[in-house]
Amino acid sequence: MSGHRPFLEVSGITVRFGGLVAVNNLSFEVQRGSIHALIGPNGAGKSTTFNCISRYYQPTEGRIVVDGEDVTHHAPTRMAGMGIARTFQNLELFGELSVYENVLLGCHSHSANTLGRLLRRPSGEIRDLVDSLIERVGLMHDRDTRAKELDFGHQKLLEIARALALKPRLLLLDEPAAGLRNRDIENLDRLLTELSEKDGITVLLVEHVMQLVMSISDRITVMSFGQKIAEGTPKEISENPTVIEAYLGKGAAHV
Ligand SMILES: Nc1ncnc2c1ncn2[C@@H]1O[C@H](COP(=O)(O)OP(=O)(O)OP(=O)(O)O)[C@@H](O)[C@H]1O
Repeated sequence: MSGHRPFLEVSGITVRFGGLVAVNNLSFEVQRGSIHALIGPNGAGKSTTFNCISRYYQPTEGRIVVDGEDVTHHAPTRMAGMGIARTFQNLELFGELSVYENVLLGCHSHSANTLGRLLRRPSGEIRDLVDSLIERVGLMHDRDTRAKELDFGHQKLLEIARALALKPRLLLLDEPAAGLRNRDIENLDRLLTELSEKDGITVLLVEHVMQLVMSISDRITVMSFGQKIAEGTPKEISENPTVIEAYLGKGAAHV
């Protein structure tokens, strides 16, 4: 039975900021090992939902369950221990540190070492893990380059490598393709598909780049004005009149 249980269950969450209802009674489920995208026009409430799942925001109402465990009131620091890793819309890397050191720091939560010791004397096992992750995201030629010297696309791949250092079961990606060139988007497409299919990692992403969303997602949840307006496969979503109207209506309002 439990094998069929979704890995992530968001049930009726509402988030209010003063008088503004940013997320309104939102429910959706993410199946284990799948790639699930959360899309919608600007201001729809996607990042707010994401921040609730990674526990940076507290929903006013509703429940968030990860692998059967109610995490609605967990502190954000507990999420790493549960195998939940996230990346940020605005990158949070250590610019002065190398690619290698940035990924190494991602190992902190499951290494018994203090940060200082981890940087000075990582075990052979940890060094191998870090190198394998750098290889995985295709950054080996930049292993010793300082993060701030990488171009934006490579910095985003580095953030994913660092998130993978946590050995996550659920990877939350906030706009991973924003600002990337086509070639980088193709690399990201391949990497995320592999993480889901080969490693069984569950991926939830917020993304505006439809080329990526439509190519990699098993399911898509569409939000508009804080509410879920549609859910389905990429094909169903791209043909859904309510979704098309939400996007066009928004575009028209800006013309
Ligand atoms: N900390 C906050 N305090 C007050 N209002 C907020 C806060 N965070 C978000 N909001 C508001 O909540 C609404 C939803 O914002 P949110 O960032 O979740 O949307 P989004 O779908 O992620 O948009 P985008 O695609 O532009 O990132 C917006 O009206 C936003 O201004």
